Amino acid sequence: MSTFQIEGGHKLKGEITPQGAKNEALQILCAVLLTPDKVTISNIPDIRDVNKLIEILGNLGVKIQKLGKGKFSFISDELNLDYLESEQFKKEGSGLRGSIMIVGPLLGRFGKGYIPRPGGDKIGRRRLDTHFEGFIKLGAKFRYNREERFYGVEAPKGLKGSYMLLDEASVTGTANIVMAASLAEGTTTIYNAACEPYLQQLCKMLNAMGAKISGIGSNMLTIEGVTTLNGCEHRVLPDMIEIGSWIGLAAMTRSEITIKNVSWENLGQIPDTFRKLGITLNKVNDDIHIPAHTEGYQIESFIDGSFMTISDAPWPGFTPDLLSIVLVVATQAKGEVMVHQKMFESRLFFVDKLIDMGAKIILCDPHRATIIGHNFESILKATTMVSPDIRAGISLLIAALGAKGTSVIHNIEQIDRGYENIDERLRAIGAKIIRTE
Ligand SMILES: CC(=O)N[C@H]1[C@@H](OP(=O)(O)OP(=O)(O)OC[C@H]2O[C@@H](n3ccc(=O)[nH]c3=O)[C@H](O)[C@@H]2O)O[C@H](CO)[C@@H](O)[C@@H]1O
Ligand SMILES: C=C(OP(=O)(O)O)C(=O)O
Repeated sequence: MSTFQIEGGHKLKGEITPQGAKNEALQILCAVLLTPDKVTISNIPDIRDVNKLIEILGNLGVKIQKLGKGKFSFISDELNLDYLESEQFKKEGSGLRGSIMIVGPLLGRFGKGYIPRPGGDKIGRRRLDTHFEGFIKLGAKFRYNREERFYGVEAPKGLKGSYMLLDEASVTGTANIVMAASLAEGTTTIYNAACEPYLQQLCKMLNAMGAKISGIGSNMLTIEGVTTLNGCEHRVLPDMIEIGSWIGLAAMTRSEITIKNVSWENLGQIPDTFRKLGITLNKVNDDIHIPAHTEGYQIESFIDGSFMTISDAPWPGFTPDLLSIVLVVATQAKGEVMVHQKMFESRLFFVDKLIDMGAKIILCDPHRATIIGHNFESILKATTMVSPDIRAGISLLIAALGAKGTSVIHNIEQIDRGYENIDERLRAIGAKIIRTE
C-alpha cells in the first residue's frame, strides 16, 4: 500500500493539462476487439485501470504496439478466446469495472463472451442487469455461475437487432450493447441509452469503423447492424472528471490555475455547477482560467432564496463522479449546500475523514450530506487517512492540500486508478507532495 505525504497550505500556480478520459478510454479499448484490422488510439491515459485493461487485451491475443506517449495500435486478428475460461482471466478480469465491456464486442464478433464479476470502486451496489438484459434482447443465451460469480453469454448463430428500453441509463451497459448490436443482423433501437461524451465518442469511433449508428448524443440510439467493421484512428477526449478535480483544487487552495485544452463543448453542466459554489471560471480559448479566490467564494441560493442542492443525474445531468469534489470544495465556501448523491449508496461515507479535519458536515443519510462552509475562517487540520475510492481519494488529497500541516493518505493505489502521475503533475504547480512505496 503506497502513501502520499502532503504538506498543506501552499498556494499553487501554473498550468495543468488534463489526461485522456479514463471512462472513454476503457470503452474505446474494448472496441478494438470488434475488428481484425488495425486500430490506432491516442491520448490514452497512463493509469492503473487502463493499463490493466490493455494487459487483458494482450492476454486475449491482441497485438499491441506502443507508438508514443499515450498512443497505441491494436490488431485483434488472432484472438485466444480460451483465455476467457482461464483462472488467470477470472483474476485479471475482476480487477476493474471497465473489463465488463469486452463482453459486447466478443459476443457480437465471435458469438460468446464471458466475464467474472468486475471490480471498480466499492461505492454501493453495482449491478449488471442492464448489460445482460440487453444481450438477451439481442438473442443471446445468458448464464450466471453464482458460486464463481462468473457471467456468460452465447449466441452461436449470431445476434438479431431488436428494440429495447433500458431499465436504467447505464454508461458501461449502453456501451456494451451498442458494440454487440453493431455486428447484429438488422436494426437495434436502444431507448433510455446513456449519452455521456464517453458514449458519443465510442459511437463516433464505431461509425468511423463502418458501423451505422444514429441518434448520437441523445437517449435513443439506432444501430443498423453490419457484417464487419474495419480499422480506424481515434483520439480520446480530455478527462472531464480530472478537469472538475482541478477546478476544485484551485478553489480550495485559492490558487490561480489554468487548465489547458479542456474541450469546453464536452463539459456539460460541470462549469456551471462549480459556478453555483461561487467559483469564477473564465473561458480562454479552449482553456479554463481560475483566478486566485483570495476573498473566498460564496455558494448561490436558488432564485426563490431556498437552499442550494447539488445532485447527480445521468448525462446531460451532473456526473456523480464529481460530487465528492463538490463536497470538499464546499467545506471552505461561504454558505451552505446539500450534496445529494442519488446513484451510489456508499460514496459519501468518506465525509467522516473531512469531519475529523474540522469540516462542518452533517451526513443526513447515505445519499445526502449538508455542508456548512467555513469561508476560510477556520482552516482544516492535517490528518492521516486511507483513500476508500478513487474520487473520495482525490477529494481527500485536495482537502489535505488546503489544510494546515502535513497529512498522510494511505492506499493511494485508488487514486492511481484514475489520475496519471498525479504527484509529479501537482509538484509542477507548486504542491508539496511526496510518494512513498
Ligand atoms: C468505467 C465507467 O465508465 N464507470 C462509470 C460508469 O459506471 P457504470 O457504467 O458501472 O455505472 P452505471 O451507469 O451502470 O450506474 C451507476 C449506478 O447508478 C445507478 N443509476 C444509473 C443510471 C440511472 O439512470 N439511475 C441510476 O440510479 C445504477 O443503479 C448504478 O448503481 O458510470 C457511472 C455513473 O455515471 C460512473 O460513476 C462511473 O465512473
Ligand atoms: C466510479 C468510478 O470508476 P469505476 O466505474 O471504474 O469504478 C469513477 O471513475 O469515479
